[in-house]
Amino acid sequence: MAETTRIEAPQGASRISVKESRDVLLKPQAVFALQGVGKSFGRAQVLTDIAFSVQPGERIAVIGPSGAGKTTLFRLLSAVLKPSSGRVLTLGCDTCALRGRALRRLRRQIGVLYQNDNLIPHLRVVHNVLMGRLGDWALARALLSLLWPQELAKAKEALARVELADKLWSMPGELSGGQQQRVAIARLMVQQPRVMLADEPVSQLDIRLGREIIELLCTLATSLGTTLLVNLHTLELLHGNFERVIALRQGRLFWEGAPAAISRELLQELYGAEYRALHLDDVSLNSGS
Ligand SMILES: Nc1ncnc2c1ncn2[C@@H]1O[C@H](COP(=O)(O)OP(=O)(O)OP(=O)(O)O)[C@@H](O)[C@H]1O
Repeated sequence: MAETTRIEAPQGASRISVKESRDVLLKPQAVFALQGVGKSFGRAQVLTDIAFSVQPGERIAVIGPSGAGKTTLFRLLSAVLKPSSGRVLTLGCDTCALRGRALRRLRRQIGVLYQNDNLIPHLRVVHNVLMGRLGDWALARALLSLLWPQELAKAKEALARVELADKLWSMPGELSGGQQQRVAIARLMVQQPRVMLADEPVSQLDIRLGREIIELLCTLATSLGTTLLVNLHTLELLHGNFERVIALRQGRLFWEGAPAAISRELLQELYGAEYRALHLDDVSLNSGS
C-alpha cells in the first residue's frame, strides 16, 4: 500500500492524509452514495444491501420488474424515507441524521417528477410553474404570488421552452397528460434543483409522447448540468438518453452498466415472468440481439 503523508490539522478539525485530500480534489462530491442500504416495511424486506454512487451530471435510468423496489429507492434518495440499515448520502448529507429545517433544505435541492398528479389541480399553470420558486420565497411573497404572480418572466420563459407559452393561464384540467408533464418540467426549470428524480414519468403516455418527455428531461439536465435519475419502464427510451443503467431485481442491485451493454439474456433474467407480458422481445437493443 502506498505510504501517505499526514498533514497536521488545526485542533478540532479532522486529519486527512495528502492522498485522501488529493482524491477529494480529483473526485467531485458524489450526488448520491449508498452503502449497504436496506429498507423494510414491518417484516417485509423491500431493499437489501444496495450500494452505488452517482456523480454530478450523470443521467441514469433505473429499471427492473414490478415490485423490485425502484420507487422505494427513489424515496430513499429524496430523503422522503430513511433506510432501515446502511447509509444514504444525498448531496453529501447522511439522510438519517437530518431533521426539520436541514431536511427541508436538502429536499429543496431535489426536483421530483411523478407519473401523474404533479400539478395542483385548482391552481393555474402559471402558479404551478412558480411553485418551483417556493423554496426561495418567504411566506408573504408566496401568498402574494397567488394574487399577483411574482417573477412572471421566469414562468413565461420556462413555458416557452416546453412549447406551452400559450397555456400560462390555463387550468391543469384543460391540458393533456403530456402537456401536464411538460408544465411539471417547466416547474423544474424554475426550481433549478441540483438533482432531478423522475419516478415513472412517462408510464401514462404513449411511446411518442414518452420519448418527447424523456428527451426534454435529458436536454434540460444536460443544459443545466443537473444530475438526472429516471425510473423507466419503457426500455425503448434508454438508448441515446442515458449514460448508465441501474437494474434492480427483488430488492437487490442486479446489474449496472451502459445501455449498449444490455443483452436480451440479461433482460430475460432481470424481468423473469414479466419479460413476455411486457413484450420485451420487441425492444431493439444496440447490440442487435
Ligand atoms: N409503505 C409501504 N409499506 C409496505 N410495503 C411497501 C411500501 N412501499 C412499498 N412497499 C412494497 O415494496 C415493494 C417494492 O415496491 P416499489 O413500489 O418500490 O416497487 P417498484 O419497483 O417501484 O414497482 P413498480 O414498478 O410496480 O412501481 C412492493 O412489494 C411494495 O408492496
